[in-house]
Amino acid sequence: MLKDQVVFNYKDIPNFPQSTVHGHAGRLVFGTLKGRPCVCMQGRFHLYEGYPIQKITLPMRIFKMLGVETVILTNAAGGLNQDFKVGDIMVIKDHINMPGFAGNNPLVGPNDERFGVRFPCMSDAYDRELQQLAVDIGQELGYGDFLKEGVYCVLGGPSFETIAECRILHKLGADAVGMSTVHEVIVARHCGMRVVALSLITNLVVMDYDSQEKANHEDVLQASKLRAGQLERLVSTVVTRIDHPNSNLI
Ligand SMILES: O=P(O)(O)O[C@H]1O[C@H](CO)[C@@H](O)[C@H]1O
Ligand SMILES: Nc1nc2[nH]cnc2c(=O)[nH]1
Repeated sequence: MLKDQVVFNYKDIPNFPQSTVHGHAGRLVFGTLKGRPCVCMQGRFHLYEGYPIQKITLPMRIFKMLGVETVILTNAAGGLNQDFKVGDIMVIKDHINMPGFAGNNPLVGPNDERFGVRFPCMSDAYDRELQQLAVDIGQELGYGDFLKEGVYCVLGGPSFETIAECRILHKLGADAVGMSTVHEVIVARHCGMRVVALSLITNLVVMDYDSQEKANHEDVLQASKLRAGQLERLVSTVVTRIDHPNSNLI
């Protein structure tokens, strides 16, 4: 929990997108965590809400201009990896930008040189030191049994995946699937912010035609609540152990 909070509702910030997803509060919270300045988004934006991809990622550029140096992203995701269980926390080591395969990338259009280069590298999208820090802290906190590492694949949503789609994503090397995060990571990396990202596995995707399981948002919200406290502890401990003096975004 941040100290000395100053809260802005998204609706009061000019040109800021509005959260439309059930369970996303739509507030920007500034404050300090053990003396470290932070800004938290309570609710992020998704392609399926109908926003242009540049609008979804606008907050990243605002944070860059505010002096943020490190971005910590969390999401809810469906588990593709057969070793994953509901409630696992996956430290993201890489991503597959599926909308990007079809040209839907937040950096499409004229490049704004004030933020970064035309063709940014993404093989170092997820900061290796911060990944290790998250894993080490997870172990220290006793999360070893449910702490995993893996590749996150983003799709546009809002429909959940078919069985055939899940099978393909699994074959492609994705460990978890969701509808967020990757666009923000691309824009954050373009402008030189460091990124660490965590997926909470809220459901296991259906890969078997005999299964009676059906993905649904209520289960996602329910499973998120179960680990909310532990995830918050992991994130806040990472923030307090990042070794630079400037701000952090959660
Ligand atoms: O917004 P995040 O945490 O990624 O949540 C995931 O869960 C929602 C679907 O239940 C989608 O928004 C999907 O992206
Ligand atoms: N695309 C997708 N997003 C999710 N978010 C939480 N679970 C899932 C899932 O199974 N698929």
